[in-house]
Amino acid sequence: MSKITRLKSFVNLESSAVAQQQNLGSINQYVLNMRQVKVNSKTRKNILSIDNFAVRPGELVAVLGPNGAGKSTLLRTINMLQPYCGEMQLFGQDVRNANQTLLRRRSALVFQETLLLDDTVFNNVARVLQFRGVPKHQIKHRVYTVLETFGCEHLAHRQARALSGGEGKRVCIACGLVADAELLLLDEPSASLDVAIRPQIIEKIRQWAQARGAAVILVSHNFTDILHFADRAIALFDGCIVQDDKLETLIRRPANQQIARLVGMDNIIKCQLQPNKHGYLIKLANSIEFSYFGEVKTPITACCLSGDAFYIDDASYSIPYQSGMVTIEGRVERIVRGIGTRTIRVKVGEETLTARVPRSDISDNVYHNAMIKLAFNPKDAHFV
Ligand SMILES: Nc1ncnc2c1ncn2[C@@H]1O[C@H](COP(=O)(O)OP(=O)(O)OP(=O)(O)O)[C@@H](O)[C@H]1O
Repeated sequence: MSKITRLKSFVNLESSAVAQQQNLGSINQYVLNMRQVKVNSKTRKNILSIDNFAVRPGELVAVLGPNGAGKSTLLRTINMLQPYCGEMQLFGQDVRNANQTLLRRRSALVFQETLLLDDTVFNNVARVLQFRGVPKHQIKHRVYTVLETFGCEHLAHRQARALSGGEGKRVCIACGLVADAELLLLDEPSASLDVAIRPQIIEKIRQWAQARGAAVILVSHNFTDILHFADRAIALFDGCIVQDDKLETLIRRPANQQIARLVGMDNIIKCQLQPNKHGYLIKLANSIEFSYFGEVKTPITACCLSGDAFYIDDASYSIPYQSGMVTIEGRVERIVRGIGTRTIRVKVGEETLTARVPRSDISDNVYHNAMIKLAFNPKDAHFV
């Protein structure tokens, strides 16, 4: 696909009938609704295989998945740049029967790669508005507003080809957002941005979208971005949505071990369970046993425990009493300093557990090779 063709995904040449189509869209419940959508190539089947995926106006959805899971293909399909079979509605209209140029004008895709025309930064951003028929007198103000928001007004008269990777990325974000699209598709928007500016840019995208009621589908490998950004997340593996949940649920209650690894679950411990009178007896690989009274969807093979589920029983901080707490003894292998927290790796039997605790909860008694006591509430365990 040529650079120009791709750029046309967020700019296009028709200007009439936009208002009419926008009015039609405003009564729709979903900005996107996909059913049984499949993407195949000559050489590969099911690059994407989506049973059901719908997004409401204003929703902020993150897409997680390992390399090659189909995340970019999903965004390209939604942006009508990818042939597919199945049913897809955008703004309540069946994509196959609608004017795709007009539909595409209501969404914007920021590509993983920096795609800018060989012109000044100002002209790159302005062209998005010109192609959408925005009156000339509004263009300058809107271009400078978006450039200023993303910290690149000083680049306005620079040639796009002379920008650094991070500058180029910010200008691409400005190009994607300037037209106030109702659906923003962002493919790794923070890649190549420096660590200091990354959270600000992600937050500004979120504010920009929320102020305009735009829905956003954000693809990112950066978990911090996702935590700051999204309310809902989908996990994509081999082209399929394996979990679609509130972000908090996906992090705390991942549907399987693959997702638990993807979201950085600190402890995924092999386990067996035996039903007993009141619930289950859980036997972890490191010989820890505890009773669990919640529901478990069998079969299960592992117990997930987030690092922040642990308490440290230390001279400076004793474990608050909670009925059924499980206490474990182990040897400290490593202490990693973080801002306000400590990550402590503790060898218990054959397993090493990872606990994340506030810095104030541990004293000098916790040091390399020290024997310490850890505790967790079985309610915080999750089984996959
Ligand atoms: N036209 C095609 N023909 C064959 N395979 C393809 C085609 N397009 C994409 N793929 C394959 O489909 C898979 C999904 O690609 P995609 O770029 O969507 O992954 P991704 O999740 O965005 O990956 P990453 O995180 O690395 O960016 C990859 O294995 C890719 O090689």
